[in-house]
Amino acid sequence: MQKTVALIQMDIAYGRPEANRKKVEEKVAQAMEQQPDLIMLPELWDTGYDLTRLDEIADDHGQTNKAFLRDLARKHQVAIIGGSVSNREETGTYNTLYAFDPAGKQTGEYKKVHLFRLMEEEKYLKAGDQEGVFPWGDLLCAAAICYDIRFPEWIRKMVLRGAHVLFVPAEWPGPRLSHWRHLLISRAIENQCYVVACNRTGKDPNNTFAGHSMVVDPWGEVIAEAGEDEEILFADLDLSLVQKVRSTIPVFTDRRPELYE
Ligand SMILES: O=C(O)CCC(=O)C(=O)O
Repeated sequence: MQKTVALIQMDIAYGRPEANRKKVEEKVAQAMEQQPDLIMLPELWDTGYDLTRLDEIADDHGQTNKAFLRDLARKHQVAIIGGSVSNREETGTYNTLYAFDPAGKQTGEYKKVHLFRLMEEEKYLKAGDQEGVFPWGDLLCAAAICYDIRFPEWIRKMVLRGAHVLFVPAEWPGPRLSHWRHLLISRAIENQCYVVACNRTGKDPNNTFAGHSMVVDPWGEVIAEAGEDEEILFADLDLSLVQKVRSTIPVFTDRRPELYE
């Protein structure tokens, strides 16, 4: 099975959800010129890291962003991994990914589990505690958000549910670009799955972001990689490769969970 994905690597207007929605609308229309099967956005594409103003600008129960993403999916008949958005609920504000199918039906939701202290996320956001495993047509996928990729045990747990593709929206800063690349390649090799990772680019008052959105195949080859600037990155996934790699080196058969779980 072949699928084409489009990753929208974009700069984000700091704390301006309306401006960002307008930009996403334009970028999605542009991406659709190449008719991908799925479009993906970066982490917190609505507000950026304007965390101190989340009380004002976070989306109440993700309602506005969910309706926006649903309408985009329906209009363009394309699956959407809605990066993540700030989502205010009774228990706190979460960094939440929503996934939609081409009919506009919500297929997935994942709240970032590991909050990143270096950017003071734990002061302003609440951590999720649920796995992010959801369908994409006949396939199962998993989601991890940015810092989550430093926790291989969490990702393995989700891949063991049967995921063949791991989606990673991020706002990964430039100074640790080399960690970003190595961690994504490692997650792909050890889990023998596709890793589709969409980072933002540009700057906010505190950070410069790395770009370098990447698609890594289950053998660990980087099949597409963006530069530092805004770009729509396309990649063709050959999903039969997951099973081929898993049969060649049967890591999932050879695991000894009785020794380490
Ligand atoms: O782990 C890192 O170095 C970056 C993580 C990050 O920026 C985030 O989770 O937002």
